[in-house]
Amino acid sequence: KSQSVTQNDSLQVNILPAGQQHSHLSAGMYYFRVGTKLSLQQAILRPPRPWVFRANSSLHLTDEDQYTWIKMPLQRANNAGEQWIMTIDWPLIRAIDWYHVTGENNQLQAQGSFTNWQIPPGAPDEFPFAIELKIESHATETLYLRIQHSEKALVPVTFWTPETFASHKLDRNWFLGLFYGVLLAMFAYNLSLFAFVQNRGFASYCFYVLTMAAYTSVMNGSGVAWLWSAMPEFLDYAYRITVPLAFLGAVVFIRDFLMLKKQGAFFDITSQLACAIWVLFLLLIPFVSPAVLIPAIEVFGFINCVYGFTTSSYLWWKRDASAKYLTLSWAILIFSTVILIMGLRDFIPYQIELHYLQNVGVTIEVLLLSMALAERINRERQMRFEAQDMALQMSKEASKAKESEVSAQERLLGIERRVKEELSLKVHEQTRELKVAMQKLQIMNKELERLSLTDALTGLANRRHFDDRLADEINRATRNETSLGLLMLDIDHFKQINDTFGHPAGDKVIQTLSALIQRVSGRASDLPARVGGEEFCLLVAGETASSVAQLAENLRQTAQNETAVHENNHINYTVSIGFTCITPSQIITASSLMKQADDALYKAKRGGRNCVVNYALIEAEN
Ligand SMILES: Nc1nc2c(ncn2[C@@H]2O[C@H](COP(=O)(O)OP(=O)(O)OP(=O)(O)O)[C@@H](O)[C@H]2O)c(=O)[nH]1
Repeated sequence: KSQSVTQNDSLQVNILPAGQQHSHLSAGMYYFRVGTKLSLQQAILRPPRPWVFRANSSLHLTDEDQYTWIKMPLQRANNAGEQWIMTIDWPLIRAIDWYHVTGENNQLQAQGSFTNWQIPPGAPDEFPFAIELKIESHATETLYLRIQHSEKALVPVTFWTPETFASHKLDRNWFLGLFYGVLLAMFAYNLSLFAFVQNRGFASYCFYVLTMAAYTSVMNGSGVAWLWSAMPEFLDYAYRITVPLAFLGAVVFIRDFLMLKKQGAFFDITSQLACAIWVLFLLLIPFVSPAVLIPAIEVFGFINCVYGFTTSSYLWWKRDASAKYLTLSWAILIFSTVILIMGLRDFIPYQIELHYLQNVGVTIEVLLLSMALAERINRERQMRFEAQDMALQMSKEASKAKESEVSAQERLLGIERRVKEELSLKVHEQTRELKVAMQKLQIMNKELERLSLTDALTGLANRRHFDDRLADEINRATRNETSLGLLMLDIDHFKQINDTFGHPAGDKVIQTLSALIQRVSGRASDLPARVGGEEFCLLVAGETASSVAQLAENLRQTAQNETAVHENNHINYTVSIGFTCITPSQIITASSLMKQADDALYKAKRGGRNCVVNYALIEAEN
């Protein structure tokens, strides 16, 4: 905007133009600072410090002096109206006393004051601070302001005609209504999401939105206008409270939203440190003067912005989708805030719209972040679904594998069972076969034993068997003290029989004699045996010597009277018999007993055959 500056005693005069929506100071203002509360006259005539000229619409008050006097020479353009409304668009001013003076004598035209943020009843606006001016003449008139600031004061000045101011108020109220409507909607929406989803991100978002709402309502004046004009104690500290709070909200939200806890120790610790520092600033408010605390807050706020922005950009670079949204939304907010500060600090021409730019930045940020949060939750949910799907798939495959394993096991068990059955069947069969074989073997063994003990031709006991039994019988007779008789028989001239009738006929004679011995002896206890070719023995237990002699004689006579029949040949034969008997008291070996019988037989042969000889006779002879 190019506005002319009128020279009047080298005084810089601001022209109030015609036909404009609103205007700012075209020339600038004069000011001085002072520790004591001077009156208007004192300020006009003898200022303790010289007036300093500042060629700008906005004055930035930074030092500790309690009062600042401002002088604004004003002149109405030719076709401009008389009625004007001047606004100072900065709510952090505790009190303003204003004086409208005209003419050479500094005649007081009008005056008013705002004390302790209170908006007087007749003021043209409920927002701080609007002053109604009536510029009657076209000569230079002067507006004096005595300002008592609180924490951080700027004096951005704007002039309005009554009509433009009315529409500005309407626009502003719409804008702020919309702004807080969006904030409230986002707050309520995310709070309900937090209630349902229980995700921390939503809660920290809500906290952040609340702190942003508090900060903006302090800075745009709506707080004073609508909420806390009755709380001057709070307004004394509003900037120092809401700025660290808003940064704390931002850091808490970033920490949760970007999950800095999981992004490594550096991010975890630095974000926690940032939170701690902001809490520390809040705790220091009662103890540290604003002249020290506010610059510290602003420096750390700048560091925090750089930190948050680089962290977010870095994570975006590392392909974190949430970080992308955060970086963009923070970029918008930081950009709008930087523009506002530049306007207030004179780097760019001051415009009242700059105030709203920051609110627009906040709105976009809040909307973007809410979307990002929803997107992140959705992304996480999708990931959870995918993970669940995968888990389901895996559990299906696992159960399939389990099933096949079970069926394989069952098959294996079946095979094992069959094998076992077959095996036990085979074992059973083999056992049975074995038993049969064993039985056969036993039978065979018995037969073999019998055969080994029996003479094949006659069926009588053979020599071996007879020898075994003879020893036993001697022992028994000795033990039982019974008598035992032994007969020895031999066919007479058997060679001749063989020679005459043939060998088989000889065999027949042997068989016939065998049968005869069995028949005649006839007692189970007797043991007949074939002990040589044509030689037989007969053991008789428990008989007297005379009974044995009688038996021998019976045998001899029967043989003599009998014939053996072979192929129509009736063969006569005789036997010689020697016998011996032992009494119970006698102790004798088997061989001696046999010898005795043999000796007796020998004697019978020698005595002419077909006779019986008792060994006792031989003994008696000796
Ligand atoms: N047929 C037949 N002959 C046999 C058997 N064992 C032995 N001999 C025969 O029996 C005869 C026995 O003859 P010797 O011992 O000499 O006596 P002997 O002719 O009987 O005359 P003495 O005994 O003196 O009366 C031999 O010729 C043998 O060959 C046999 O099992 N069967």
